[in-house]
Amino acid sequence: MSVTRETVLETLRTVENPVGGGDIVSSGMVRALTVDDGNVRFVLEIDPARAKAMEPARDAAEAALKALPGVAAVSVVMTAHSAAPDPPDLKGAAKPKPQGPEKIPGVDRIVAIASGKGGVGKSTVSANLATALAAEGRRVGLLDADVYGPSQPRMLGVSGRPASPDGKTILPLRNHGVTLMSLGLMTQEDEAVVWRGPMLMGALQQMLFQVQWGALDILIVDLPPGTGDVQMTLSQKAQVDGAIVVSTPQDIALLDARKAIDMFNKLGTPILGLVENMSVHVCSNCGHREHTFGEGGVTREAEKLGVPVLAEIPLHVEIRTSGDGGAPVVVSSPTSPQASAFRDLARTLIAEGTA
Ligand SMILES: Nc1ncnc2c1ncn2[C@@H]1O[C@H](COP(=O)(O)OP(=O)(O)OP(=O)(O)O)[C@@H](O)[C@H]1O
Repeated sequence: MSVTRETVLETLRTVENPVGGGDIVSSGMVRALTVDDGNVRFVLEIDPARAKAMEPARDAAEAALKALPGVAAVSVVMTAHSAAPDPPDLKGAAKPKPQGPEKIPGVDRIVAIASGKGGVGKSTVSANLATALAAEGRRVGLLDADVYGPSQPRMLGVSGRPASPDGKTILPLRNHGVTLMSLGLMTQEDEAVVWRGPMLMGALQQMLFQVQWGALDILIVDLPPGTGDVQMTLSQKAQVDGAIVVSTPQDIALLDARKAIDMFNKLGTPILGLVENMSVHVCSNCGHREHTFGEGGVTREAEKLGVPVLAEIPLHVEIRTSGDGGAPVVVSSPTSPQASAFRDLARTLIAEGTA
């Protein structure tokens, strides 16, 4: 039996907050917790000045969770909840300027893909949207900023470390017509990714401004799930033209999606709309369609929030297998109905002038 979210929270409540007293859950530091089949992931949101003092708490949380029956793996990411210091620059790189959001030279627009919780298919939507836009002739970049488990290299079938011939700029990789850069390409394969706040913010900034994106019509940013630091840093550093929030029809996912929408409203980032993923299950044998998680929930919620539903993506095994195999369904099976859902999304965004 895998561990439950309640047990995880209960265990985390036994870990003291060494900098403010109380425990780490009641002090509100535990964010974006996902418990999925024994895999526990969360963010510890900390004051960067206290990072060192927080390390024992992080280690204690990790150890306590690992000792629980039904826990397969634990991943804790510490992020800063206030502005991060300058990044550890590549040698000779220009110091980032302290002013507000900037445009990335050569990049026409930036669209962020977000979700309130993990596992709703944000990376799948990002990869398929990127390849679908490329198929429509758009010049597309994809920045994988998912700190928990960067998945775009696998989804787009890209491996190897990006080169930096001049030590100042990073050359991105390219496949299926998409220019890709990912935090996952900066780390060794299978290396546990434990980003510290300042390091993470530095890496994100480098990826935005030191990668040679070339001339792009659109840069899609695949954000980590939840409403944390990466989202804020992105909006503070770069001019984000719009955000798409991915949600599944389950109520809980919707509640989380609402939080993501609130966050973008606060950051002043326009919400382009919601994408409902896994909206209807399509049987791969007989094509029978079933609304496993109920029907109409996302549409109703979107109406209440005053944002459009941009696409309804079916739950189909080929969407998963193709993503795992390094060629998103838009590339591997471009004329299938499951690819059409993504291609229609791409065409909608182009028609609206947002992609
Ligand atoms: N429409 C779909 N049909 C079938 N499988 C899907 C669909 N969307 C996503 N999946 C599968 O669900 C799993 C989670 O998707 P994905 O990694 O895209 O989610 P995510 O929201 O980016 O997760 P996280 O941010 O937590 O990494 C993957 O195995 C993916 O292949």
